Amino acid sequence: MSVRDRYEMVIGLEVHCELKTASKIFCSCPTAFGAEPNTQCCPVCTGLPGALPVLNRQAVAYAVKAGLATNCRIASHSRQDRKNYFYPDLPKGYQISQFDRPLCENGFLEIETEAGSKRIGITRIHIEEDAGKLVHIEGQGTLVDCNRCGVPLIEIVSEPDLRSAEETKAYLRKLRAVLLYTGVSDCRMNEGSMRCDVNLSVRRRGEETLGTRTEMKNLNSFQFISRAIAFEFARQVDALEAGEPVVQETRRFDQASGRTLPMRRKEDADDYRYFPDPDLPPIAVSREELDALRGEIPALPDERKRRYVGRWGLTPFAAELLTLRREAADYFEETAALTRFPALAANLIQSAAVPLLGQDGGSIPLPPAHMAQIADLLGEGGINSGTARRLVRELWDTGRDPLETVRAEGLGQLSDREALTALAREALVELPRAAGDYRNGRTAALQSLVGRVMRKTAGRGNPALLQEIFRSLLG
Ligand SMILES: Nc1ncnc2c1ncn2[C@@H]1O[C@H](COP(=O)(O)OP(=O)(O)OP(=O)(O)O)[C@@H](O)[C@H]1O
Ligand SMILES: [Mg+2]
Ligand SMILES: [Mg+2]
Repeated sequence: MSVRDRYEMVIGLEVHCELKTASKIFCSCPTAFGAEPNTQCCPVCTGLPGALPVLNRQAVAYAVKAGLATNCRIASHSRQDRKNYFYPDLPKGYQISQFDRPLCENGFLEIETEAGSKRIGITRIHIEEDAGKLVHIEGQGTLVDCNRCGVPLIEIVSEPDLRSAEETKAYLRKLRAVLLYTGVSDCRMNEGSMRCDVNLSVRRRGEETLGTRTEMKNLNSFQFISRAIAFEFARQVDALEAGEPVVQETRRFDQASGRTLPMRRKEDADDYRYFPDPDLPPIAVSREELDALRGEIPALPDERKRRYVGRWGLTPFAAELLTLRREAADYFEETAALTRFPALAANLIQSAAVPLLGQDGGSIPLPPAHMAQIADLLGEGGINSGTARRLVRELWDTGRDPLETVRAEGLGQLSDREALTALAREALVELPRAAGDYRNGRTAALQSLVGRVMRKTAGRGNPALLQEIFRSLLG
């Protein structure tokens, strides 16, 4: 056991999501992404003296929906506060946010990893305005683009309940799915409409009290999140082991070196001199309004997940993956009604179809009836799983019939024991090292032997039968 294994990491996330309103939170400027710099701003969002904010009610409605979808309690009265700090992308000198009376509190999300399911607490969700953007131009200096000033955001703050990069990513995927289902945000990490700050501390395993956290700001891809967490965990453990304290501070992740570097000592809430914004009344949400918004929330991933496990025998993990994308889940439901092997169909959709959709999703062009046929062929042993995935890829948007394709192209699974045994004997002669390895107890060597016969059969061999044949030949 290495020194680092004696520590555990503790992670809490702050996630900022832009709400999908057409106009900004306190003025009527548009929120469209990618416009010419400084063409979507006015005296209100750039904070000119005398300009007065008026709250966009749609932002509240979206934030309430986000709160309901994450099991939060919604405050009937909440307040908007000024968070004062100086930064060149914040022309007002303060950000309108919510401090001690946020709109939503005390929620949770259920995540699913291969280790099982776990509840992650959501401390609060509050609304606030976004800041502008600084554009650094090599050799010329820094320019300010105010188009983003005043775009409505929710900040979703989790409890420090996460214990690994795996859990962190599962939580972010789940949060993104829930917000997409609910239709309140695009959640595009690459366009900055979903941004994640990772707070991380370490402590010796078994200890109760939390260590000192550092905050890594604006990690905008899953890959950076994993790398930043791994680096920061090791850095903090090494510091403690060397007898140095961890300092509470904001750090940034440097992609090139894979390191986290200090940005600034963490301000305390005191430093922001929060106080209620005198230009804005408290936000009231009536019971009727709450009920109406609740009625607009569709069946969420967890509800579907439970159905898939109960009705179609999927594992919770497989069901979780499928329900993360609404189009994939809808597609699965149509397919499941047409096949005798829904669990196989689920696996095919997840492993072969979803990756072909890419980042932004969209719908699967292969008709559900064809997906169902492929799953049936696979379940009955007519084709093997490699062929099944290949059919999904090759028939994708062609409209061709799977059964006929298998017949016409001779893709049927080879399950003739005698023929396969002959090929297996050849493989043993060709790969004496693998055969020796297997006999010496390295069972993984079986894979390369099976793989060799697969190549001989153009991918059509029956892998389970081949394993059995090799086992008996190598007895
Ligand atoms: N010891 C700790 N280790 C890891 N995470 C922690 C620890 N203490 C708090 N956290 C997490 O840090 C986050 C704190 O976010 P919060 O928005 O409340 O405050 P902040 O970061 O001080 O404020 P700001 O919004 O100005 O960045 C939460 O997600 C919380 O779970
Ligand atoms: Mg925060
Ligand atoms: Mg923070």
